[in-house]
Amino acid sequence: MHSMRASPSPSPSLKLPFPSNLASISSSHGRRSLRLSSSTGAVFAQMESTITITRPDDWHLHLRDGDLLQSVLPHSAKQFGRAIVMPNLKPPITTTAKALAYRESILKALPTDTDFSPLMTLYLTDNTTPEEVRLARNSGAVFAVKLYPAGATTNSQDGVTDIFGKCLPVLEEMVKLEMPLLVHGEVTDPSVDTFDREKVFIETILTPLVEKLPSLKIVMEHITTADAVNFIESCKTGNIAATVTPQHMLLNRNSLFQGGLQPHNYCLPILKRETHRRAIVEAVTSGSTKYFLGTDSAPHDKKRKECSCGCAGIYSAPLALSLYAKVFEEAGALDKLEAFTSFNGPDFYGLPRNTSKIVMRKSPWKVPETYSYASGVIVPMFAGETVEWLVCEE
Ligand SMILES: NC(=O)N[C@@H](CC(=O)O)C(=O)O
Ligand SMILES: [Zn+2]
Ligand SMILES: [Zn+2]
Repeated sequence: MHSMRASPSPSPSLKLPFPSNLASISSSHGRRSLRLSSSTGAVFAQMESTITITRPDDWHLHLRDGDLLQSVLPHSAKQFGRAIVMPNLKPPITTTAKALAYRESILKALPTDTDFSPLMTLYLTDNTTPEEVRLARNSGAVFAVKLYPAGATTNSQDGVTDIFGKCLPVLEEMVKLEMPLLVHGEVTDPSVDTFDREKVFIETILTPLVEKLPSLKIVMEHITTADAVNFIESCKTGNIAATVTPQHMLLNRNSLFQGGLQPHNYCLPILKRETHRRAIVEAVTSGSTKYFLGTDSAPHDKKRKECSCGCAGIYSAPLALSLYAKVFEEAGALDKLEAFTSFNGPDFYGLPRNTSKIVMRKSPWKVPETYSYASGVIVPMFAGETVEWLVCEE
């Protein structure tokens, strides 16, 4: 097995600075320790600079296949209990049989010391049948159907061209099966400005879809705009939720051009302006149960990112949890982190929450410049930069 080697290796520092926004809280012994009670009633301890939370799941992950799968999988499997595995392989995972075969290849590539579970998805096309979706549900291994508007993103060319014209029977079946539809929410009309594609999708596809099928479970994946937040908030029925990536909470569109073109910050939907980033952070750290962790970690070989027509996708799996902790810490909302990482997702999907825990410590470490795999290298998000939180007991 090719496991992914970091180069240079992370260098945990011995310094353990205390989170600045919590510095005013100290016990009668003058030691910085506190117990925080999350909004759902679960209690976790924060002693010195550590956080113990229920093991998180990743509700939007690209594991790829072949060499890349072998190398990226351990990063997710070490930290997360489960992941919703995206089906946009080449060729895409359009049938239950393909999903089961893909699941087997993931299980084969898993390190022996984890009980990580891949939750499979079906790639919706114009030709997907209700029978196929029933088969998927009955398999017990497929947990959602993914809508890629044809041409919207990486490997979406076989996606849906006309959801209302072609997919209604399938969607009606999904309502009956309580099978969630996961949505890449961007229109593909080339006349629509790239930065407006999510907003226009909400207006022209998502809103009419919810009107037509009000009880369909929908996850709007990787939301990027205040418009998406407003849409999610406006849905009062509990069957519409959203995943949020670290990049859309930490970066705005300036990061695409800082000091020159930055291909490793290029993902879809594209980063938006600061006002949108703030709206997302505010919604997610408010404690609403409608948002949950979905890294959209999307590895591409360095050569395919740094070229004249680079791929969209940011590789964040090794550091995503550190980044989410940073966002919640900076918002003064560390007590709400656990619900976002570990409760809201399984609750939405109707799955049990994980029972094991992970421990994160304030222990700055340097993100490797690259991770190597059998056929090349991958440049992670924030390559070469220092992040503060370290997942230390996995
Ligand atoms: N997010 C991305 O920029 N890329 C994803 C596809 C996707 O999730 O849209 C990928 O598969 O590379
Ligand atoms: Zn997408
Ligand atoms: Zn994705």
